[in-house]
Amino acid sequence: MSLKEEEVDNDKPMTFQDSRHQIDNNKQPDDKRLLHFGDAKKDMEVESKELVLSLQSQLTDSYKKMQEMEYQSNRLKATLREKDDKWQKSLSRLLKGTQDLRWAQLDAKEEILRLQFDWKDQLKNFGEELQTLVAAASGYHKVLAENRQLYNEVQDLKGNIRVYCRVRPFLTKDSTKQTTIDYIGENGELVLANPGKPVGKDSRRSFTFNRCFDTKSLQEEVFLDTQPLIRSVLDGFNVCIFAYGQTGSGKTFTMSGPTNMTPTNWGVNYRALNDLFEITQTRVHVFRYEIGVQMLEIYNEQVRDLLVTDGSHKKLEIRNNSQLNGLNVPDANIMPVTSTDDVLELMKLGQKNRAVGSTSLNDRSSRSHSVVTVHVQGKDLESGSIFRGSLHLVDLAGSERVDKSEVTGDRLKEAQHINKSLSALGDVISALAQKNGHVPYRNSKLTQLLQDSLGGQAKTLMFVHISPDADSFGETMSTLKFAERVATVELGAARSNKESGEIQILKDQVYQLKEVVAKRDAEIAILNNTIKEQLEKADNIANTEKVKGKPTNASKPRRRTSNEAQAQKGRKTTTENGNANAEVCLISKSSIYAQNSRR
Ligand SMILES: Nc1ncnc2c1ncn2[C@@H]1O[C@H](COP(=O)(O)OP(=O)(O)OP(=O)(O)O)[C@@H](O)[C@H]1O
Repeated sequence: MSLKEEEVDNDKPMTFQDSRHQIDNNKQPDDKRLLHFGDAKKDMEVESKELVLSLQSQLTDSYKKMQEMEYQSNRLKATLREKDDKWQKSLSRLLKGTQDLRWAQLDAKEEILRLQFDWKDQLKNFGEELQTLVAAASGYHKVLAENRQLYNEVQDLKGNIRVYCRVRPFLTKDSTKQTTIDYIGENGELVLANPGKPVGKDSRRSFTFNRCFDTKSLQEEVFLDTQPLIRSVLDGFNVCIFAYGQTGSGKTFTMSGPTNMTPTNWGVNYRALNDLFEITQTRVHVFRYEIGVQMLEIYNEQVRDLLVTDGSHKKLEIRNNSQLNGLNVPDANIMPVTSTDDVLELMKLGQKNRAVGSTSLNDRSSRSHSVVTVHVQGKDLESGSIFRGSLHLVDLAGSERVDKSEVTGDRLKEAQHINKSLSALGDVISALAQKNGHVPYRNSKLTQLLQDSLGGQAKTLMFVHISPDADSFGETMSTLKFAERVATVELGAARSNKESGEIQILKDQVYQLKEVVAKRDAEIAILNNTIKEQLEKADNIANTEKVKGKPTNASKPRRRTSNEAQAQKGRKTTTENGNANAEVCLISKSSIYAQNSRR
């Protein structure tokens, strides 16, 4: 190290080697050495002291540092210990939690097992109870069905008009509306709620009919309940099913089906005919049946044939059918049908004819009554007995009372006719319900047409249709009240139009004899006229001779010849049998069924 460097480093504490080095460097000749030895020694001592001091200071610093470090280390240890404690604690808590969880899991498992066991037990009991209930329910339904059958038999015996009520579901456009139907029971109970009076005496009104179909009832269900009635047509009974209710309440839906028809939503008309065809097939070896269909419309009090193919609008007359083989409207076409396809074709033709003169079919259907009549003639192949049954399927015009001030022109006329015919129906029902001697059938074409079904020995069923809509409450109430009145009407026990083979043969002979007699009567009438003319001629000649003064044979009182006497007698017979010609007419009409069937 250079001196300069040494000087620069003076501040640094001198090490032992530095001092040795200095000593070595300071080595001088002996005399000088001795001289300076003491100084050097002193210096060295100073240096040593300084060195010691410096070392001591370093030592003190180191010690301090060491203490500092020890302190830091202790603090670190303490923190670590603290953390360790905390960790230990959370670990033990975690362990405890896990342990608890495990216990809870075990408990839960045990509980689940116990519950499973209990459930199994309960399920078993429930199953057993359910089986008992199912058995009871099937018994209940059986009893219910038996009750209904018995009730129907009683009805048959009493001859009450049966009334089935059907509630139309809300249409999609008004599905959020409030309903007026509070309750529908299994035994035909229906409770109507008054939306204007939610509480109080008049808030509810209950009705009971033979059956009530709720909004979910299917076409098939509705038909099944009607089927036995319809089938009795094949045994020679007259059956009438009519659909009553305000416009849009579902009459056409029940009787025919919706517009987009498929076999699943076919109405009563199609199902009835289909069923009749099926049964005739199963009885083919025992009976021979002929089925014919008429389709009529009563519009503005005029009866129209809906099965015309030439577009004619002939006005038809309704007759008393006692001598017309069950034909109320003998001039209307009767189309023979043997299959459902035939029926579908006819219905299409009928609908097409019904739509004539109307802007929309639905308009027209609301404003006219349509009547599909199924005529069935059966022959018992063994005994030769003949049955004649007819089934009227009537879709009435909407029953709402139209306020006359609201409509004018054609609509007013239509409304008046609908009101007239429906109130005539109401009057007939009232007269029948009160067992009046006089029943005013002749007040409308509708009641005239249904006379046999309403007053004869027919089986009659009315489907009363209602809408659940709160806006229709008034109409619904009056419809149900009308239906309630209809249900009280007793028609007397239904009777089959069955004639034994012998009676039928005798009747045929009587018809033939009557025809012969009628022919003879006509011939005699002609003869009488001829004789009368000749007698008058002879009298004239005699008178002329008398005037001339010649006595003639003619002036003497003349004895009548046997021919003249016969002619006179013939004249009398014709007068006595005043209706003879009319009878000829009726008798020839009696074969119209056969003629039409052949057509
Ligand atoms: N039970 C039902 N289920 C489903 N839709 C129905 C039901 N009854 C009626 N409808 C529907 O309600 C609407 C009105 O029914 P429908 O035409 O049968 O009434 P209506 O009483 O015959 O009317 P109108 O007096 O005008 O002839 C139709 O769209 C029909 O499809």
